[in-house]
Amino acid sequence: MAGAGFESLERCLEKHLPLADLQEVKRILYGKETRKLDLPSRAFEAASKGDFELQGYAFQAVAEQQRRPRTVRMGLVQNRTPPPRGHPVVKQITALHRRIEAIVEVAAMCGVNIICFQEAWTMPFAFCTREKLPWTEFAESAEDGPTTKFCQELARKHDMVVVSPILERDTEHGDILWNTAMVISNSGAILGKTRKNHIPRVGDFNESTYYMEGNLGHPVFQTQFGRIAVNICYGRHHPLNWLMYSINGAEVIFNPSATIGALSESLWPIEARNAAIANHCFTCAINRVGEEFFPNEFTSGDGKKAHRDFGYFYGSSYVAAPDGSRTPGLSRNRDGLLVTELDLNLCRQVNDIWGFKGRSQEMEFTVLKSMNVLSRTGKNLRSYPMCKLMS
Ligand SMILES: NC(=O)NCCC(=O)O
Repeated sequence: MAGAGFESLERCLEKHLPLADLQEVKRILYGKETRKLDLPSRAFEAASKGDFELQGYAFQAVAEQQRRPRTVRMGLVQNRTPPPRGHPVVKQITALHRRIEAIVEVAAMCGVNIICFQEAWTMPFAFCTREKLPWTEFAESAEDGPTTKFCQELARKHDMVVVSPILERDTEHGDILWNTAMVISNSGAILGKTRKNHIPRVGDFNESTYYMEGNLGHPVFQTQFGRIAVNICYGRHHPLNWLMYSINGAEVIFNPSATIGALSESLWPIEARNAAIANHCFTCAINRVGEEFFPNEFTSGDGKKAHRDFGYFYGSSYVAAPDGSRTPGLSRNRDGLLVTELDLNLCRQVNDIWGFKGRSQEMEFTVLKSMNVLSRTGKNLRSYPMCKLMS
């Protein structure tokens, strides 16, 4: 399995294919070509100085007569997590705050309106170890922990909506842990939170040892720049999860993740892209980068030798559009910022062409009725979270 030596699928294709073949391959694998964004040179300079990659693309929609274009810019951030050995928890969190602060500065130069970080971005992905301390000490209050305060500052300073996935400690309710994404308005106010609702029990992703399945349904957040939802990592394997966010009104669904090459890299380009097509929305897939080593050896329960590393987090963050087009991925081996410009009008335009969403809703109605979840009048008997729109 390739590690850092294999930079990206795109670089490989570009290096080895003749131009005419490359164009056909890209047409099939990436759909309608996205336009390269003309980002400011000082943004590229700052990215180069900060040693992270910067790429920008725009998706097009057709001009309508009755609606103005609803053009917004998204920022996706992927990054390495510094090696945990020996450093106190607070020092590690602070180091990540500084790293993200620098990347968000560049996002602001690029006119980003909504930015999303990777899953559990303030910590190493230590769930493979099955050890509790010090890892559970990375959990914070979602409402007034230091990371949320830090993100509120960023949001205010840059007039940017911030989606911040963290390990949450719910001190109000029994001190339990959740895998949560905070959604912070560009005013700095907290819009709300969403919790990971499917938890992996696969390979070294021993996450059910730490936190519970989310209990907040499929909330959608009305921001100044469109309606957004967050489907955290493993949730991307569940088509009904994307569907619920979309039926609840999401125009953009973020998928902050932490996943490794041996497990999921062949699924990665398909799943978020398919979800964008099936649900007539934009999807933003974000993965962390690099290797993480832990102080104590652990086994993977597969008869193989104990080891201290998780595997290779392959980055490759990308955005997919409802018409099936997608951006190239960020690299597999560097921190990066992907800036995309979307016209949200494309969601309805594609819905009108293909019409999957009406079918899905009809289908859901039929399924719920057959499960005796709906009454004969269509009233939902289990108060299924159909339309929870937060503002
Ligand atoms: N973080 C997480 O849910 N990872 C599970 C592996 C995967 O979904 O690819």
